[in-house]
Amino acid sequence: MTTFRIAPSILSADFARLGEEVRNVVAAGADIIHFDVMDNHYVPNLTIGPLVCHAIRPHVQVPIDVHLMVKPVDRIIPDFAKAGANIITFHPEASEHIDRTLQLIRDSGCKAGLVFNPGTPMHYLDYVMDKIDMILIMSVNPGFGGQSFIAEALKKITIARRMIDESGRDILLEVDGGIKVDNIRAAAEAGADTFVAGSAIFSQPDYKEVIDAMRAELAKVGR
Ligand SMILES: O=C(CO)[C@@H](O)[C@H](O)COP(=O)(O)O
Ligand SMILES: [Fe+2]
Repeated sequence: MTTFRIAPSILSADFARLGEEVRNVVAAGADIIHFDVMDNHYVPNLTIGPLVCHAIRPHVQVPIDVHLMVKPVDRIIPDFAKAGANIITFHPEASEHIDRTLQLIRDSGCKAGLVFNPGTPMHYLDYVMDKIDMILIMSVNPGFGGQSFIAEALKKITIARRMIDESGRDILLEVDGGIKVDNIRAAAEAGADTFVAGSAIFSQPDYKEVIDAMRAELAKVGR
């Protein structure tokens, strides 16, 4: 059976109480902390960087999954590795040299992944599968939390699942954007195993209730 992982995006957490928020969401059952980095250049929003990653690191034992929405990509990678990131993903169109960026992430001791926007073709994966630890399919356009799930992303998840299975490698397939209790099962049936959810979790008073409800949906998945 597939191991499913829930990765709350702290973009929707209360930044004034971030340490407490990450502790609470892990206590509620989160498997991974999803950390959205936006630069007001690659995407039209500005969020958090390595200093904040370093600040939350002692508060949680689970992996920190850094989603870089920045351009250029390379110069910030060592800083995130030093700050305690475990997984670093980036958007291929934001890197001049995708293979080099993947290698840089791995050389810094982190797992590496590529992120695909709703309009980004999947062929960027063709010659780098051997350096990929995660594929992240965006089901919204990047830049903001709280947007609606774009159903077309399900097709891409299916394609990515096929590519992973054919590679025979251990690669996580994450979906990010608009994931809720009522659509997480469809994403899982399409092939995703790791689910980012920001507003669905942090907008509710009881994080455990939402995560439990998501797991109950995932338990119905037949793979
Ligand atoms: O990377 C992004 C947005 O660019 C995401 O990680 C969002 O933060 C997810 O938030 P919800 O769509 O779940 O509210
Ligand atoms: Fe994200």
